Amino acid sequence: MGENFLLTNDVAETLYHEYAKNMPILDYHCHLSPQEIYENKKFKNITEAWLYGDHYKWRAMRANGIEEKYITGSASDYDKFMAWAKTVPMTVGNPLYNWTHLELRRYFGVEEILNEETAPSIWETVNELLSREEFTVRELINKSNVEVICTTDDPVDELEYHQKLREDNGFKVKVLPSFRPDKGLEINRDSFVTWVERLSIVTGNSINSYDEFVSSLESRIDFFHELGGRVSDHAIDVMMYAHATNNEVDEIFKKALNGEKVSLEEEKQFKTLTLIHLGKKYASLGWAMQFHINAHRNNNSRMLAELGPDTGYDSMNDDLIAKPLVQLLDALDREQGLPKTILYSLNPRDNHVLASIIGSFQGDGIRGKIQFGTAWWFNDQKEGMLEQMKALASIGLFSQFIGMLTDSRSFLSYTRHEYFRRLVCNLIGEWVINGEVPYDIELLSGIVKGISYENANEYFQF
Ligand SMILES: O=C(O)[C@@H](O)[C@H](O)[C@H](O)C(=O)CO
Repeated sequence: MGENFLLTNDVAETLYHEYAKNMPILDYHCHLSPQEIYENKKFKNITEAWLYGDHYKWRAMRANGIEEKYITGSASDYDKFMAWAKTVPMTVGNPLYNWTHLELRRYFGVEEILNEETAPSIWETVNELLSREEFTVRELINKSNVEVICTTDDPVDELEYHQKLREDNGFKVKVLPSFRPDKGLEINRDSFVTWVERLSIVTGNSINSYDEFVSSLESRIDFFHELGGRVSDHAIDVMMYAHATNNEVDEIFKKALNGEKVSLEEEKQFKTLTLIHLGKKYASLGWAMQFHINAHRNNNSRMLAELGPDTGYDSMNDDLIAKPLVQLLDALDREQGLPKTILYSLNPRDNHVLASIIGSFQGDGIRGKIQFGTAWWFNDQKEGMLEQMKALASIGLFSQFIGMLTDSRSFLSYTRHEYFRRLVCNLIGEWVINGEVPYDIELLSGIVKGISYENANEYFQF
């Protein structure tokens, strides 16, 4: 993992070291806590920074036979760190191995391999550094050359800390809310009615009809916009489409408000029309809309009951997505309401499907208006990233790609952008070495800078 880590030719080395490496980071999708940023949290140790919320590591530890006590349970932070150190050598081939050592090197200057033998000294070294003021979360963000962070926020969230951060002139990084209305779309969840009641409270609106529901959601989008929000995000685990009129969905909505479950067809109609209303609102404000499709969440019901969601028990789904996705995008486009859109599927089998679909809806003079989003979750590793980039390059325009995001809950994950940029530069370098692409350094450096930062900066207009 020296300076030319992942770079296998001199073109790649030039592109990375001279053009990609020092570009700022726009992290347009992550799960960091705005409160921890505002309060400028200082981690008490590397276990809190690394293991308190990272279900990627939790999955690896479970697969390595570590007892849950040492993962999310009652063990001491030191014992949890030792359990992780025991697991790391076993992650060879998984990006966790590279990310772990990139983070140790880039943030803490530790170049040793982490294992049970080196763990005690690394524990001491890293924790001493974390105790210093220059290792608070704001300093970790500044050290990573981050310009913008888009957190993931519920529409009913008061965005207290985003407001406080806007007023805090001591921190130059923009921390912006992303509108994640999943709980308002899941009409058959037991929590739906309570969520609608919360929406009514935060908007001050009575919500007794579908129209009132939609206008309340739109008022929250305006609120997010006032605080700099320019991105929405939807976990669309099952891509669905069913045409319906407002009157038809009004009846479905009122049925749900009365505590009744709606049919699958009615759920599809409600979700379809609501996404159309939201998409049109996003478009009117110049926002980008993200669809995270085909996740299979909370597979282990026993552990869901014990630990809750986002704890490492999810997987890829294998539903067919093309037809309903195209129907939804077309419905929005027909009404001139299709916003800038970023499409991700958790199943790489969909890579070429998405790379081809985006070409059906480009336009309005917006470069890369419709994006095939970067390799997501189980796919944000070398093979997954390369497969996504090759599919996009083969069918769409790689040059218009808005590139990487961390999608992380850890303040140490910004090295994923370095990992990604190295792969981008090496891929282009290989094309040059193979004679597929001219060694036009002006052209290629422009593409590298675009994918690393400039495309996203132009796309989002934060
Ligand atoms: O945004 C999502 O739903 C997923 O990214 C999910 O949060 C997952 O836990 C994750 O962070 C994958 O990187």
